[in-house]
Amino acid sequence: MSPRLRIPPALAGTAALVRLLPRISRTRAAWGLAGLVVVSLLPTVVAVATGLLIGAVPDALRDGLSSPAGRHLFTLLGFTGALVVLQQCLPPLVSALADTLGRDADRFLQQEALAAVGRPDRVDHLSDPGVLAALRVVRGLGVADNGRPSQAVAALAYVLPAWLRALTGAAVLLAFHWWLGLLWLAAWPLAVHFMQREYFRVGELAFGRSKALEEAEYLRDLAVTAGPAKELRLWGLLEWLTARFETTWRSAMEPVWRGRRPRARLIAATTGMLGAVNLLSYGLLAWAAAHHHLGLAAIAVYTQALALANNYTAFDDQNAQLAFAAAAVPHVLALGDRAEDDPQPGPAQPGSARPAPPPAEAIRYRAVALRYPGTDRSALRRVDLTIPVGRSLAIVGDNGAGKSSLVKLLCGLHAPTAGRIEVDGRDLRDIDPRQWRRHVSVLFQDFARYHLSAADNITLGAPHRAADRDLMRAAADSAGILPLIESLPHGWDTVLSPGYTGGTDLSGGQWQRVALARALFAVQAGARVLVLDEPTAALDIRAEAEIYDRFLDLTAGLTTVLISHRFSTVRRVDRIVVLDHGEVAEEGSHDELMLLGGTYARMFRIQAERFARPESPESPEGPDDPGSTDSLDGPDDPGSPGAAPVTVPDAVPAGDALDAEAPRA
Ligand SMILES: Nc1ncnc2c1ncn2[C@@H]1O[C@H](COP(=O)(O)OP(=O)(O)OP(=O)(O)O)[C@@H](O)[C@H]1O
Repeated sequence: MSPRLRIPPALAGTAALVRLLPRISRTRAAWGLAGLVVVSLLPTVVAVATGLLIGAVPDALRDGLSSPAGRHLFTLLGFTGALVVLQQCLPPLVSALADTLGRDADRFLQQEALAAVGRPDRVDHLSDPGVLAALRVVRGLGVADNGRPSQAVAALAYVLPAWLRALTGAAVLLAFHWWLGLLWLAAWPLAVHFMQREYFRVGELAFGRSKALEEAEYLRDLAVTAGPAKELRLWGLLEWLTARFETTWRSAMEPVWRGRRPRARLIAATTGMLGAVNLLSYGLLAWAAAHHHLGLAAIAVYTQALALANNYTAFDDQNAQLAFAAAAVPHVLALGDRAEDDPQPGPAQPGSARPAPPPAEAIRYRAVALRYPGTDRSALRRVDLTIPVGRSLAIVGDNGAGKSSLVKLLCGLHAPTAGRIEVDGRDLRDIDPRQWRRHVSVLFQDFARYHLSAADNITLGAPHRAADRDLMRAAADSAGILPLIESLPHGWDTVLSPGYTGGTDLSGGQWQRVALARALFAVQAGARVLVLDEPTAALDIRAEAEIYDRFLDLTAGLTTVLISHRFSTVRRVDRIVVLDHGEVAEEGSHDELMLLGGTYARMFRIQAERFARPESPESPEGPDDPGSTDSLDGPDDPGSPGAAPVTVPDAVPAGDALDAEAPRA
């Protein structure tokens, strides 16, 4: 095996950046490189030409300007003049090209990051600190010490010519004294190496601290974000926030600042070394001139070569910027590897995914356990559960019992850390997740609020059917949001964000209906498994009753998993599972669980009693309500737009009378 050239870590970022540029645009990178080389070499060529020009003056003056020596002088003069003009014009062009390439690099890395982070089927990598740190760089944190990759490209366009210029200057000095040339050829690269290593070290320190810096930035942004701005004013938190920002930022930056201190010593040592080499060089030049060992032209050339050799920038901001900003490039490029799903535990082999027909028989959890990455607590311990196809299952339990985790596993967003989920006897891990998800529609508890049009917000549930406007309207109608959308200023095209011209925000409950419509749109587009995680948590009691009243219609023929704290609805499903600390504590129909007299029966009765108390604020009917089955609809009711009269026979369950109702067949 041939040994590969090992790039020192300090230069790995710059090397990765240089390798990246042709991937972005071969043509621009080639022009940029050619421009840089010419810009770098020009000063040396000008120096030599100027030396020759000076050297040609005495002969031309002696023989006359029309003599061959005079014509030679004019030729040299024209040549040097042209070079000087080129020296003025080329650098701005090269730096404009570098700016464009830099912007391209930012965009390219953002696309790479987006693809890398979006590619894995699961979402575990989104809590990986390394992935998050690289993503923060891609987003270009304002308070971080790491620059954007575009800054590294701009710095490279400045630093690289300076390095090359100095190298050519040193190469010219070889002709004066070969060992002096070699000394220069070694001295500056050493200085650059040490300084780049130092900047890189501090850059890495800042990269590692970006989590803390992000916290500082989060605090800063709180003050200027609409949501928290209300509470900040109400509770007079601005002062507190400013002080907290200051402390967090300082504590995040302190190690970085401390890390910079050794730099002063390094700079002193390197400049000392370079000072000695300079002293020696100028001394030798003066001695050679004094003893007539050098002609006028040679003295002019070597003096300029020395000036160029000194141009070997190592200590300025551009060098620091290059190291800081380029240091992040390998991290971003490695996102793809880092974000890959971990090999899945258990018997299933990665890469063995097979097509997924819709489930036909049952979904089974077999001794399923889950521990989220980076935690040492099990969200699910050992869950055994069967969900027959075409039936409904409700999951109830205390906060943190593991209900949402159960459905996240069903969606393949995480893999069980032990046990397996089977679909018609096939391990879910063996099934192509993208195909499987076509069969599953979910309303998550923390559903997304897309700052897109109302139409997009609903059709994103099944983008391949986005053009089907009837389907979209039907989904909105089922979720009870159709009249509201049609009354928006731009109807379906209204952007659901007040930040856009003509856009609007919705109330929490209206947003929830939009999210429900999205889930129902996916169902109408063909999904056969419907998961509803607290689908009515933000709805008023009337809207909730309306949705639940239609629950059986909405879920007819589907395999439905419902997570809810509303027992009036939970009781309607075929089977109910009580989760407790990540384990199935009870399982059965409503009647069976009531007969059992355990946790479910206790929770059910507590809620029934609270609803039944006429003075209870949770009673939809209020203190004067005579019974539990009154109609809640009314002609002016904005909460139930266009819906049929809604009754809530189960919203006020009370004791044994409710137990007598038959569960859904
Ligand atoms: N992404 C995550 N990373 C780490 N721990 C998590 C994550 N999501 C949930 N947990 C933890 O897993 C446990 C179960 O959470 P889960 O959301 O499944 O509970 P839940 O029963 O749905 O609760 P709730 O009724 O409050 O919605 C909790 O202890 C929670 O802190």
